[in-house]
Amino acid sequence: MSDVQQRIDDLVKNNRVVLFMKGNAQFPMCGFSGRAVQILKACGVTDLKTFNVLEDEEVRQGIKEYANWPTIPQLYIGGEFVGGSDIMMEMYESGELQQALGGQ
Ligand SMILES: N[C@@H](CCC(=O)N[C@@H](CS)C(=O)NCC(=O)O)C(=O)O
Ligand code: FES
Repeated sequence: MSDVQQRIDDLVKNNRVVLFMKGNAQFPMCGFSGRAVQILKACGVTDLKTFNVLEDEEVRQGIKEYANWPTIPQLYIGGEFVGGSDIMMEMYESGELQQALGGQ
């Protein structure tokens, strides 16, 4: 595994809920990332770890390879890739996301 893939792997395995996004939870820099944060807030997540890909070009590109998913945001729960903002919204509406988050 390359250095950046290893860094991403450590991050998602050492934090329960990780969102790779543009900006941060307080100041999202893109509507898709903002929507992802809002969905997680609506689920009552209190232990969200965000990573701002705009501050790390290597991770911005590496994360696309890591999950074989071409866009940001990307959500991971318990080390597993969940999806981008569209998938998060679908899973929120069906209740699956709340369930994946442990019924918070
Ligand atoms: N439909 C996508 C929207 C995300 C998206 O299109 N992201 C683009 C624009 S922010 C992206 O990550 N482009 C590659 C890049 O900026 O590196 C989703 O469900 O999350
Ligand atoms: S930064 Fe332009 S669509 Fe996300």
